[in-house]
Amino acid sequence: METILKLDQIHKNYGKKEVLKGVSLDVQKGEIISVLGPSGCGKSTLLNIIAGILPINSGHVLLNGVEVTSPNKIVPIEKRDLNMVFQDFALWPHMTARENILYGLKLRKATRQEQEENLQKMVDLLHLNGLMDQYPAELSGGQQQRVAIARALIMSPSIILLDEPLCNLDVQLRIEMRTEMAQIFRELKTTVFHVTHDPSEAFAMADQIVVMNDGKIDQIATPEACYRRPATAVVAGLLGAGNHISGSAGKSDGEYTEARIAGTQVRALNFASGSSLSLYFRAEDAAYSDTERPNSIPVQVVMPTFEGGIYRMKAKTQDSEEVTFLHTSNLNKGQKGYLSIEPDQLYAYDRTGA
Ligand SMILES: Nc1ncnc2c1ncn2[C@@H]1O[C@H](COP(=O)(O)OP(=O)(O)OP(=O)(O)O)[C@@H](O)[C@H]1O
Repeated sequence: METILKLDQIHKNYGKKEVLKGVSLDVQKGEIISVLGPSGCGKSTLLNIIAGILPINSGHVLLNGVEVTSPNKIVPIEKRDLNMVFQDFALWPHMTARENILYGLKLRKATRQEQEENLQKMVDLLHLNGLMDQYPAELSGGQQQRVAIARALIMSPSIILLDEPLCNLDVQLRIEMRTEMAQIFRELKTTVFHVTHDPSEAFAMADQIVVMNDGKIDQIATPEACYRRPATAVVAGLLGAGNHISGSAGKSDGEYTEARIAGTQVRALNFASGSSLSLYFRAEDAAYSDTERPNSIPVQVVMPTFEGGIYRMKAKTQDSEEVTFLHTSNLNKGQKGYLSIEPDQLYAYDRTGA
């Protein structure tokens, strides 16, 4: 394994406000890392530090083993062996697609032949045939995005930084582009540091997901591991576990706890150390039945919503906490039943503020 990027205990303040609180991370060659986190957690700040746009208060950034940022040093972005793809693509409007893509190679004084060969590779790879003489304003959002990626890739940098690269595209295009981008980066074995607030984008692209929360890293793991075993309540919430109910810790074997909640006791994956719990689960992991089943919670239907093919049910627990589940047929308001959830899909965290 070869470490391309190393972040070592990065602290960053804006005035008195500490927005990065000791972020450490290694990115290996050929790896696609997606940084995911709620708005304001510090993703863009971290990306801009890696790019050499922002200074830090303490810590070190190393690129290919060489320190590029420390509290009293910043190697500027143009001297770093990296390229960045911005949210708004940041293409030069007065240059054609060809001129945009070739800009860096020209600066590097690549020969005409080298430029043409590399350009052709990018055109083929990113399906840009017939578009090279057009200006950005004459290209669709998806085409502009491809040109921006080509402009970064043609330089063969050690690492590509992607800042919410798909957020300006419509939903369908976003789905197509994220799969295509992941495929291209894997094919070229490009090392990628990708920032997004969209979990499905991170799932589709990443080898490892880094979940940030309030200036810290909550979890670094494969997409599947983050999804199946979210290490904190914030990770669980971010990755779709929208239901949370209060409980208290019971007997635990370390991995699972027998949690007590209103009206019953359930087995849950244990990520807690204290006695007051918040139990998280996804709407799609809760199965409704009229009779009590293993690992189930008594609920009463509050409001059904038809979503075409499935009903999304709002219900309340015996503690009047609101939960949502999915059901194939309609249920009447006021109907009483049980939601059963597999212990592996029910996550117990320490209740904050308890
Ligand atoms: N120039 C600045 N001056 C002061 N505070 C800032 C500045 N830039 C960002 N912040 C604050 O730093 C924190 C982290 O911001 P950052 O933009 O890195 O978050 P983010 O995770 O990228 O959010 P988003 O997903 O909304 O883009 C936020 O609380 C933000 O308000």
